[in-house]
Amino acid sequence: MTKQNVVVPEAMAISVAAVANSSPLFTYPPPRSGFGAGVAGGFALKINAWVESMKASSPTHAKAAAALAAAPSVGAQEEHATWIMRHPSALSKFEQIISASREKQIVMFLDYDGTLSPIVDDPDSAFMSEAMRDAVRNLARYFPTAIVSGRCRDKVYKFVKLAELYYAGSHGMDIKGPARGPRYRKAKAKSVLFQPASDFLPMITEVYNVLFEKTKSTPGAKVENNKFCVSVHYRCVDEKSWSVLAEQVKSVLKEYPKLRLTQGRKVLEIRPTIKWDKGKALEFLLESLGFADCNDVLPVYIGDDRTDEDAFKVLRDRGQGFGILVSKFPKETNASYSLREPSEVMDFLLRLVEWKRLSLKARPRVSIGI
Ligand SMILES: O=P(O)(O)OC[C@H]1O[C@H](O[C@H]2O[C@H](CO)[C@@H](O)[C@H](O)[C@H]2O)[C@H](O)[C@@H](O)[C@@H]1O
Repeated sequence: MTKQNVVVPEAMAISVAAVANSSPLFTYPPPRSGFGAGVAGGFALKINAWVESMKASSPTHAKAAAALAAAPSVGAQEEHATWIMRHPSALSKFEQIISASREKQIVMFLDYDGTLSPIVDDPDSAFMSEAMRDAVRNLARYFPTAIVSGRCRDKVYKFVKLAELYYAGSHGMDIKGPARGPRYRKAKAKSVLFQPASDFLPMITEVYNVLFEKTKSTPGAKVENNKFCVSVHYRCVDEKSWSVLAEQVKSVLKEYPKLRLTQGRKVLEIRPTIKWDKGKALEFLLESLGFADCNDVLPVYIGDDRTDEDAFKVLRDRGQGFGILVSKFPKETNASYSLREPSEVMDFLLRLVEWKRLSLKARPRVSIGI
């Protein structure tokens, strides 16, 4: 990366400060479950606590989820009904969302795994359907659209294959504007390449190699190099071996105090201790698109994971736009709305496109504002 091709909104550059040892181990929803400790405290946590958190990390948690889906108890039904009242379906509240967008430019932010593609055992086989790709392609014709993923940017691009989108890989630590496609209003973002954790690249490569070797002895464990972060997957690891895997990861991480650990769906995520996440990436992209201090923008972020909560929280704190959580099960979230699964995400995107088409037809001379 040369200095010349980096375009960084000033405010953002200032806020990328190193915050070694200040970030929580598991950031979501831990206040309740007791993980409030900083990363140093996090590494000191007992392996049992790691394993408990690993168990709680995915709503797909096998048997319990299946049993709940098949025959939910009265308590579970009530809990679900209360949750849905607080986070109604974005499909059933579509009109409400649309009316909030009046006179505003909708900007779309989409997580990848579990949002555009279904969760599968093999991370290398998490393909999105052609129908979903068409929906996203059409969406980007009308609204600036960004993919915000924990995966490395090149890899998520290989799955999505749409050059007209913005991509924020490695949990937002690798942002690039579209290679081609519509020129959006004030779109200096087109030329953006922003990598706030580039100093960490050698360390992340080293940690990937060490973790790869170390976890080889745990059947089913998979280590994924996401360029500015590393994922240790345990979806295919027998639950009895989770504590062994946690020990292995912990023993490596204690040698790297400048890295921290967060958690996703059956995955431990190792990343630099810079104050940067999907929420910061969302703000960066809004700024790059020229919407920094505007009231005429409605950001909509759709995601399924703990790491997406950073973006939901930014929207909630700004009082602008909406977060939409993809989940079949009640979860503590800063999102306003919910969708149950990727197929519903696709329905929502299709409705947005259809609504925009019809409104442009009805007002042919009104600019679509992009
Ligand atoms: O931010 P995302 O785009 O949601 O990426 C988060 C992680 O997604 C991937 O792992 C998840 O999906 C896999 C495929 O369905 C699944 O096997 C795994 O259990 C999930 O955690 C990806 O492989 C990770 O690198 C991302 O960090």
